[in-house]
Amino acid sequence: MTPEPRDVPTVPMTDPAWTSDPLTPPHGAEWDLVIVGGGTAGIVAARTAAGFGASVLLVERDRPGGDCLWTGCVPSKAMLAAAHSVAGMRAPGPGLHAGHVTVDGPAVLRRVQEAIAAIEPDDSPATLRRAGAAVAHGTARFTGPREITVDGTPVRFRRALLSTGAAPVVPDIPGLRAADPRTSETIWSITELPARLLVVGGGPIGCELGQAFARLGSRVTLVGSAPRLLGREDPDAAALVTAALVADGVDVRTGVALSSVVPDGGAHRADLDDGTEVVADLVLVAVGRHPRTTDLGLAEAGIAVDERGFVRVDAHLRTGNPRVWAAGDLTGYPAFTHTAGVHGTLAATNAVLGLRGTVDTTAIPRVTFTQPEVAAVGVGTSGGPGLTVRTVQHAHVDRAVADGATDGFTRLAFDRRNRVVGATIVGPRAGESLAEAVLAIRQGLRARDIASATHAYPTYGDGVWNAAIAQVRAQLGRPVPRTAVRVLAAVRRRSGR
Ligand SMILES: Cc1cc2nc3c(=O)[nH]c(=O)nc-3n(C[C@H](O)[C@H](O)[C@H](O)COP(=O)(O)OP(=O)(O)OC[C@H]3O[C@@H](n4cnc5c(N)ncnc54)[C@H](O)[C@@H]3O)c2cc1C
Ligand SMILES: NC(=O)c1ccc[n+]([C@@H]2O[C@H](COP(=O)([O-])OP(=O)(O)OC[C@H]3O[C@@H](n4cnc5c(N)ncnc54)[C@H](O)[C@@H]3O)[C@@H](O)[C@H]2O)c1
Repeated sequence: MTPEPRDVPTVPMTDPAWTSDPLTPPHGAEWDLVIVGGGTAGIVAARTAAGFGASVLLVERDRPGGDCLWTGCVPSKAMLAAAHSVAGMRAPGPGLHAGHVTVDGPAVLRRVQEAIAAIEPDDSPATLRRAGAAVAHGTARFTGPREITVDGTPVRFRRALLSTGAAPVVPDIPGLRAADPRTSETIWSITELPARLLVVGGGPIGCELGQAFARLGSRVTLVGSAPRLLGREDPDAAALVTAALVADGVDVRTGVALSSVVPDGGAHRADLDDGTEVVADLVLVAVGRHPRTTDLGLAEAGIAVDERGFVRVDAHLRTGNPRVWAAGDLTGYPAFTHTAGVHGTLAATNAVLGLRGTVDTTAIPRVTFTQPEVAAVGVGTSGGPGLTVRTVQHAHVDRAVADGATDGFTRLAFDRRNRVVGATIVGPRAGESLAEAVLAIRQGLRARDIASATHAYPTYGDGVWNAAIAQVRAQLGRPVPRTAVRVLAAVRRRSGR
């Protein structure tokens, strides 16, 4: 697998004069903190460190904002918003009829770019400078334990933070590269929706973008080599997403690998290892990501990487070089913007203040923004030793019934002490409903803590509430509590109260 090069940006920055601040710090010869990589982790770290009064230099070779802003969360969610609107218009609900729905593909793709442009100022060099950090445009490389170069110019630091992220990989499959496949980094410069799209990969990117393109009108075939889609999620959740994709017209093929790609007129013919073939106008590869840790001079700085290329960090996000910390996708922790941001703050705080704050992995949420949305946190919810799982089907959640969106469920996993330790929610606003489970896991809350809190009616929060109530009821039904409740009731009867 080879990391994919970055594409040329399609959205201009609001700050066209993207130039570097001086590479020497205002006072002294060394920066308090040099940050390599201006994605979410680097930006949040820069703001945190500058807030402590440290002299901070953030080095970014492309544009501040990173994957989330330019090629990840923002464009994918903007595209999904359009796609879900189209689906809603096509099937507005019983008794409702919409006229013929048409999609202006180029306009939708322009709107995706507008969403990026609207958010971009938050991450711009000007905003970072206002927050107190200096910003340099260039490629950084370590040349020693306390020194980097920026496009060849030496820069010295007391502490450094590495946050260069990850890039999509393109597998070495015969003919694939010649087919000029797109990845999450290069798909956004298309100006028209492809008539036929082959999506390779059944993870979050494949499912989100596969559904988005299908709903907007492309004929999508999704090929995943794993036995099912969304392999990290509860199998019941993955089954609902698969069914939704099929209903959207996606030709879902799992447990099948791509063998080769050959030109087919102006299109591409993909041969699969089950003997079938797919003809497509565009190929989108979404089979995972590789840390951007090559060509950084890590060995010169004493920073170790693991066998997959992720930077080795301890529980405080410190690398093998005691002066260098790392945060974000390049560390191998769950690759999400919220993880990158939280870890950026933690690493910057540890580096600048000399603290030993520790990474907490107990409650890192994840949301796949397909329809239905899949949200999960904590341990798996398929059951396991010492776990009790309670499921509330959304056919029994009044809000879902009222919305006509009952294809979903809320599932909580409890440990032997009745503490919430895992959750999967599938359905509308699943990501929002998940926040309660995240807090419960983080705080070690028990079923009765959630059951005793009044939840507004009718909301999707009823799913979490009723799963907790079911767990409390089941506990009350066990022999000892049941006897205690009966004795208490009998005493009250006899005393006439
Ligand atoms: C299609 C897609 C959708 C996604 N959707 C979501 C979502 O909905 N929710 C969510 O939480 N996460 C989502 N993610 C994941 C999220 O985008 C990443 O986890 C997050 O952006 C990682 O941030 P980071 O700071 O670690 O790295 P990045 O954002 O990749 O930033 C690294 C920066 O370092 C720079 N850099 C690299 N090398 C050098 C060098 N030598 N010198 C100087 N600069 C350098 C790069 O140019 C880049 O700007 C999505 C990802 C993709 C691809
Ligand atoms: N909503 C979100 O938070 C969100 C959305 C998109 C991406 N992300 C982040 O980006 C990361 C990367 O996403 P991703 O979907 O590229 O990777 P992934 O590793 O999560 O999934 C890749 C999928 O491709 C399949 N695959 C691997 N090789 C294949 C091959 N040769 N042919 C066919 N299928 C193959 C795998 O079995 C797997 O199902 C995610 O893990 C996540 O951390 C998050």
